[in-house]
Amino acid sequence: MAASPDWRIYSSSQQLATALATEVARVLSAAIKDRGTALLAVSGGTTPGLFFDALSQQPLDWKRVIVTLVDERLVPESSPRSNAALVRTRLLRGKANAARLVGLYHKDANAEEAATAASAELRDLPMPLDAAILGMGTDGHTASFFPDAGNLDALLDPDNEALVLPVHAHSAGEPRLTLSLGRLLEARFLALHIEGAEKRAVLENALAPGGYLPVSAVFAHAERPVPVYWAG
Ligand SMILES: O=C(O)[C@H](O)[C@@H](O)[C@H](O)[C@H](O)COP(=O)(O)O
Repeated sequence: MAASPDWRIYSSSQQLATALATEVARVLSAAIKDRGTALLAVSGGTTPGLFFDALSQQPLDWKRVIVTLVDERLVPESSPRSNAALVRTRLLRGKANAARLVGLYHKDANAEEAATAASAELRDLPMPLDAAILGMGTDGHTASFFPDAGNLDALLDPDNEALVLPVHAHSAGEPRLTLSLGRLLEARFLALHIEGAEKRAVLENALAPGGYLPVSAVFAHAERPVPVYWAG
């Protein structure tokens, strides 16, 4: 059954960051209460910085929070393109420093080997995810589901049992690692965070009848409305 987007519109990036951080903290706090631990997956790129700043200030029992990545570039944390490094510097600060980061990158491993190793590590975590926050590129990719990925069919197959998949796409720059669509859809709270008129138009086109981009698959297969946090 297709889920509709549930637009949450803010007049500034800061207001959006505060609202999204408040909602994610509420979800994580409920998870800690219910099962003693909370599992959050976040995206990288340029959009989530303010959200990370706001979330890091939320009063949570951070030592019970495990943070992982929706996707990662095949680069070490010393690279400015590392999503793990972004999470360490912007999210795991102050009290949030007590959270545990389980990244996807593995030194000296190619994308396939790293995906296998990361899948094994994630299998030991208390899946499903409590919260997953997706981003989106102007080409309609979300997570690392790039339109020109060689394995796009596998990436967009909601029944694929994999946890982490390797991605090779010319447009992505370096090889990538991504959580599978199925694991993202299982998240108790799944949201898309996009900003700017261009991304809004891309998403509206992707969700219009006949429109099809990788991000469309999230809405096509989600069983609940997916909140779209947007600021212009
Ligand atoms: O590592 C990444 O690049 C991501 O996790 C990716 O899916 C991101 O969300 C989009 O590419 C949007 O990126 P921007 O926020 O930089 O536009």
